[in-house]
Amino acid sequence: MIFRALDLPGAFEILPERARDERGAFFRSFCEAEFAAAGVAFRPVQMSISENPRRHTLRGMHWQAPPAEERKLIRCIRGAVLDVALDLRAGSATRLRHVAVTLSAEAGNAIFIPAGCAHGFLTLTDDAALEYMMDVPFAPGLGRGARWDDPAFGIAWRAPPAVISERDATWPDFDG
Ligand SMILES: Cc1cn([C@H]2C[C@H](O)[C@@H](COP(=O)(O)OP(=O)(O)O[C@H]3O[C@H](C)C(=O)[C@H](O)[C@H]3O)O2)c(=O)[nH]c1=O
Repeated sequence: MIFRALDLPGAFEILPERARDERGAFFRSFCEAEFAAAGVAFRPVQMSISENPRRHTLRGMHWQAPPAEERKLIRCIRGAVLDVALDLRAGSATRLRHVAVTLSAEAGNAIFIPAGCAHGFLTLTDDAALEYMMDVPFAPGLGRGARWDDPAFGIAWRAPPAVISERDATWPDFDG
């Protein structure tokens, strides 16, 4: 696993190290010890899959409020997405800054998002699927959100959403 620091402290793109032979390839998709060696304490307790049949489906921007703030390792297992992490950490020098990484099943790359950041993605292909690993379980009552096109963030999505939930389309302007 190759950790590439992103322009948000504690956020990383993680690139695979494929072992290739005549059968194909094998690569490690998570390793607690390799994360620790990269300075990231991460012990997942829940995994989820997000399935998105249509291109330009947008989900986000979401986070869980304290005490359920989670760290996430997110990997695209089908198709490709533009994945966005947004810094909402109180006192952070990069607060309201976002980073965007194209994740694809073909590249085998992933993004690690630290606690206190919002997450969202726009699918770039039909039939895009993401696998999430989180270190805090889903806490329905502590889910929070902000709007994908909120002027407070200036996220360049490459395209407007063709598919988005009513909830995600109507989050109020961010007042944090
Ligand atoms: C997140 C989650 C949802 N659910 C249930 C709740 C609903 O009945 C259904 C869909 O939930 P929701 O509309 O919140 O799903 P997304 O809009 O994809 O939410 C996720 O999308 C953004 C981009 C994220 O980063 C988060 O992982 C998460 O907020 O799955 C669960 O049972 N467990 C879960 O962990």
